[in-house]
Amino acid sequence: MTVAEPHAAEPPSGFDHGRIEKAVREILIAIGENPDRDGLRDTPARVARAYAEQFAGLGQRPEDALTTMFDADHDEMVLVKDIEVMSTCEHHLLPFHGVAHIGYTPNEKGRITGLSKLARLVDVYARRPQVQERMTSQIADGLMQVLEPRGVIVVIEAEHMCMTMRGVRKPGAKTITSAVRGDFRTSEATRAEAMSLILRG
Ligand SMILES: Nc1nc2c(ncn2[C@@H]2O[C@H](COP(=O)(O)OP(=O)(O)OP(=O)(O)O)[C@@H](O)[C@H]2O)c(=O)[nH]1
Ligand SMILES: [Zn+2]
Repeated sequence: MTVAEPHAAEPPSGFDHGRIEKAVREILIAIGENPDRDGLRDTPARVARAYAEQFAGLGQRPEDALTTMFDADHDEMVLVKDIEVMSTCEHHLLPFHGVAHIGYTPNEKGRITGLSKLARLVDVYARRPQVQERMTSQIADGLMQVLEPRGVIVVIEAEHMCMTMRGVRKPGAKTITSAVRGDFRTSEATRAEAMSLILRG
């Protein structure tokens, strides 16, 4: 079993609270608000604290999430479904949210990771300005790099607030992205098995 550093959701290095506060104050003025009124006085600092959480993944690497690995006598698919994903679209800085499904086939040593670590890996990439496609690939590549499994499949289903509360205004539209690596890419049967488990309600 390998145990590395813990994985706190700390702001990334270079994160500048004061600068965010100034910028948010400017935005409030620019929309015609009074940033000094009661309800808004603390808003710039609140937004800076919120961004420190929302973008904490910028300071993290996949190995910060995948801290626990075991060699188990298991070389068949492991799949964790319905991992909640909350991210921020990099085009509008509005949230998108949904679920991730992550599967992998352990390598010949039977190396597996703690189930919660897969959810932590999602957060490493979700807590950044993102597009859903890139996040999906990064999760797959991060898992391949650190766990060295025979293959990985990542499927993400999400709803984007930038399509819901503004712009085209289509609530309920879901974007589904997938990334397959290793045997999920080369073997149609392995991929089909995973997809049938993922699609089963
Ligand atoms: N492929 C992809 N597109 C995204 C994602 N998040 C937001 N978008 C899209 O990014 C695009 C940005 O388009 P632009 O035309 O530059 O911006 P816009 O004028 O605000 O676009 P509308 O949203 O259509 O009003 C929009 O079509 C969004 O729906 C994502 O994760 N992946
Ligand atoms: Zn957007």
